[in-house]
Amino acid sequence: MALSGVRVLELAGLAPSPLCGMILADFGAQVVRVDRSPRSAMNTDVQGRGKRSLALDLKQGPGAAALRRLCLRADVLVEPFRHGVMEKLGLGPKVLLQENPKLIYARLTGFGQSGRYAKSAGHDINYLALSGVLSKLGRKDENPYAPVNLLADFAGGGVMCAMGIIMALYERTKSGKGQVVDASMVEGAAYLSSFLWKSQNLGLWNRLRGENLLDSGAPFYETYKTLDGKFMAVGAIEPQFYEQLIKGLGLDLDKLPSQLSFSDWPEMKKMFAAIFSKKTQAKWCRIFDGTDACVTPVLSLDEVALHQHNKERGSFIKNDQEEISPRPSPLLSRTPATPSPRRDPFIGEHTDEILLEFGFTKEEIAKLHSEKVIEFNKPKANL
Ligand SMILES: C[C@H](CCC[C@@H](C)[C@H]1CC[C@H]2[C@@H]3[C@H](O)C[C@@H]4C[C@H](O)CC[C@]4(C)[C@H]3C[C@H](O)[C@]12C)C(=O)SCCNC(=O)CCNC(=O)[C@H](O)C(C)(C)COP(=O)(O)OP(=O)(O)OC[C@H]1O[C@@H](n2cnc3c(N)ncnc32)[C@H](O)[C@@H]1OP(=O)(O)O
Repeated sequence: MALSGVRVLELAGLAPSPLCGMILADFGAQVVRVDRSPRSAMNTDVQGRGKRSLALDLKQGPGAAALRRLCLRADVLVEPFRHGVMEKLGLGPKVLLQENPKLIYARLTGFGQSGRYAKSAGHDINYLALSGVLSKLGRKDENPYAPVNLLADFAGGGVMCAMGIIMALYERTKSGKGQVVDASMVEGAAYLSSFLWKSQNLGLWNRLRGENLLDSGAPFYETYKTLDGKFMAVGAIEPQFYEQLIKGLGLDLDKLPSQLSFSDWPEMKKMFAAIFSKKTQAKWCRIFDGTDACVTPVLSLDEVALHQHNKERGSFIKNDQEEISPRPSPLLSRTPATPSPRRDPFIGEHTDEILLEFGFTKEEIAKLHSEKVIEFNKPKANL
């Protein structure tokens, strides 16, 4: 796999850093999640695929010292705390990079490592708000609306951070040096929205929120409810595709206002909505499948793996527990990701084997255990 041989230490975090670690693990990196004691912490990582867990108390001197030792043999450290937490533990980048100049020290935060908010708490919605993106999301005459926590946490956070790590790993093959990756979710989300910035001169966003081409203003870029309470997604932007949409809806193009007549959009939407409500989702699929009308069913998470197209590509996978999840993306032709089929690790499940692998002796491990710096948490055998 593309990242095999890369050793990653991921300090346990809420949502973005687990995704970052899972991407690296899916593509072959050996990812160790460093957890707090199972007695003091719940496992918040639902993206633990392919990772192993080491339970280590970083607040105790020997615990912080153990992490420093682990970092000597690691390629990447991912830390998800607000600025200053790692420094307070004596584990800041100055210390760790001095000890291992090849280390890639990735800091995945909301507000970044500097600026007045660097030490403030926050979540996806706050980062999205500060990036400017949130102001663009939402329907006409409604408050801005954050689409789950996908944009800042995952796209602008977890994925951008993984990209920064991979770029730093590539650069290290030339310089032999590590570096700090300062991944701010505000900036990640803003960067992700570059199209919004760069397309402003095209007049795409001149109107109020929810009245523009791609923000639910246009009748041909919208979702519509079907007879059976499901939905269809319509994305017929270009005139030749719009023409096919109109044909599929049973309308006559010559009798309709022009596609880009903004003032007619609200009425056109009502008309499209009334038509879509007359047939079931399956019927609409039969009408539009195989055309270029850019109309697709809105599938639930229960339905996606069963959809013929997704089945043909194997876009969803099952693990040992029969849980379905998306296959890692993108697909690399020679060295595709091979996601682990095993269940996610329990906190502390692999503590001893990881420490042994990183050069700790059995005696050192026993001492750390007796001092309650580390914890073992082997699942009981299922007899
Ligand atoms: C909208 C999202 C968040 C959604 C998350 C939800 C999906 C999940 C949240 C709760 C989960 C549920 C829950 O856990 C219960 C169940 C558990 C079960 O296993 C699964 C089902 C659950 C229902 C579970 C389900 C879901 O997983 C949940 C509902 C986001 O936006 S996430 C993005 C948040 N922002 C960031 O990550 C940016 C950077 N980080 C921060 O800004 C802060 O970390 C943050 C997030 C504001 C939290 O602040 P906090 O004060 O708590 O932490 P920090 O200041 O960073 O400091 C960390 C302290 O911890 C110490 N520490 C760390 N590691 C160790 C260690 N190994 N040993 C000892 N100590 C450690 C560290 O030293 C710091 O201590 P100090 O405070 O003393 O400095």
